Order: sequence, then structure tokens, then C-alpha cells
Amino acid sequence: MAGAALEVRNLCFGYGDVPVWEDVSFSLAPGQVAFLTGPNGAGKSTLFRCLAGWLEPNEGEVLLAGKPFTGRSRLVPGTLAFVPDVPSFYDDLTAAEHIELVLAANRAEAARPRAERLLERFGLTGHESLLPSAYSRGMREKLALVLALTLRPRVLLLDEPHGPLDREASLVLSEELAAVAREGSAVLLSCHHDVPGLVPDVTLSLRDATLSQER
Ligand SMILES: Nc1ncnc2c1ncn2[C@@H]1O[C@H](COP(=O)(O)OP(=O)(O)OP(=O)(O)O)[C@@H](O)[C@H]1O
Repeated sequence: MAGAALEVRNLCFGYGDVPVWEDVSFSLAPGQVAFLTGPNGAGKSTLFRCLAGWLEPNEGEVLLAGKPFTGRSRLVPGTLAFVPDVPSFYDDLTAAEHIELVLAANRAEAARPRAERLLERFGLTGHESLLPSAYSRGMREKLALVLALTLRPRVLLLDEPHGPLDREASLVLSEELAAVAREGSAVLLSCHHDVPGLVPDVTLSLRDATLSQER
């Protein structure tokens, strides 16, 4: 697809000799929202890890904004953000310090008001001086989402982001995802159930080691 934000070509991956999925191909244009569905164990998290460069596929290629991308690629700030199924944080940095770190590492000082607005929207304002280890699971998910959404990356990968969120926060997330998509981010998120308040442009379904696409 010309001008794709994310393009995946003939990707295959297995842990050892056991293939998880084979010949996975799809692309997302800027501004598209895609849902990734499939039963437990179908390989959704594995696919996210390959797309984010955390795992190396056995075959195939990932292109970000038209350029081949692997875990060894030097990533231009603002290109990709990934929130895994269980977000991890630095043990001894507070939530506020995580925000400072992400703003500095991405040369994104101008995005500070956006970070503050997102903290407010997700109900984390007033909790910024805590370590993420002192947060609930839902609060940690919200913090990871704030960090990713603050950057408005060209490609946003979210592994079951609505899972730990209450309904109110799920609706906030859906609104924020629709907003970043309108600004041009391509969004890929996995889910097991309907997502409140968000309709995908594309649904990708992983089953029996094969990816299929509905529009
Ligand atoms: N580190 C690992 N080593 C070996 N096998 C793994 C590893 N991680 C996952 N698997 C296997 O790969 C397959 C896909 O797992 P994955 O976590 O990607 O599925 P999923 O679709 O995200 O599942 P869920 O919906 O339960 O989150 C499963 O059979 C799982 O047992």
C-alpha cells in the first residue's frame, strides 16, 4: 500500500520449531484504526512483539512509514509507541518522572500540556508522585496509555488496552484513540470483546495460525 504507516509482509514466527502463525500480511494507512482479534493463544501478543521489534520474525518484513523496521533499527522519535499486555516501568521512577523521561527521550517537550490533559482525563492527576508499583493494574495501564498517547506516534500498537480499564476509562480511551487517528496515527489494538465507543476501519482476525481481514 503506497503511503502506509505500517506494512507487514509475509511475516512468520515460531517459538523454537513450533510456528505460532505464518504468512501474515496487512497494512494500515495513516488514520486507520484496526482491531486484532482471535482466541486465547492465537498469537496476538506475539504479533505485537514482532511488530515492535521485541521478537525477530523467522521470515518476512515490517515497514514503518515505508522503511524496513527491526529491533535493531534506529527509531525516529514519534514513529512508534507500543503498550504491551503487561506494561513495565522503572522501579525507582515516579509516574511524573516517567513522563519527564518520555518527553525528554522523544524531544517532545511541547507535548507536556497533552500529557497533563491525558493524566486528568484518565483520573491520574494527583497520583503523579507515586511509583507505578504503588498503582493498581488499571492505573498502570492508564499511565502506559498516557505515555504512548502523549507522543501521538505515527503507529500506535496496543495489546488489549481496554482489558484492565473500567467502563468510564474505556470510553475515555476510545475517544482519545479516535482523536489520535483523526490526527493521522494508525492504531492497531487487540481485543476479545466489543470495544465501547470505538468502531474499527479494519478487523484483523488471527486463528489457526492464519491472519484474515474484514473491512
Ligand atoms: N515465551 C514463549 N515461549 C514459548 N511459547 C510461547 C511464549 N509466549 C507465548 N507462547 C505461545 O505462543 C502462542 C501464542 O501466544 P500469545 O501470547 O501470542 O497469544 P495471544 O493471542 O496473545 O493470547 P491471549 O488472548 O491469551 O492473550 C501460545 O501457544 C503460547 O503458548
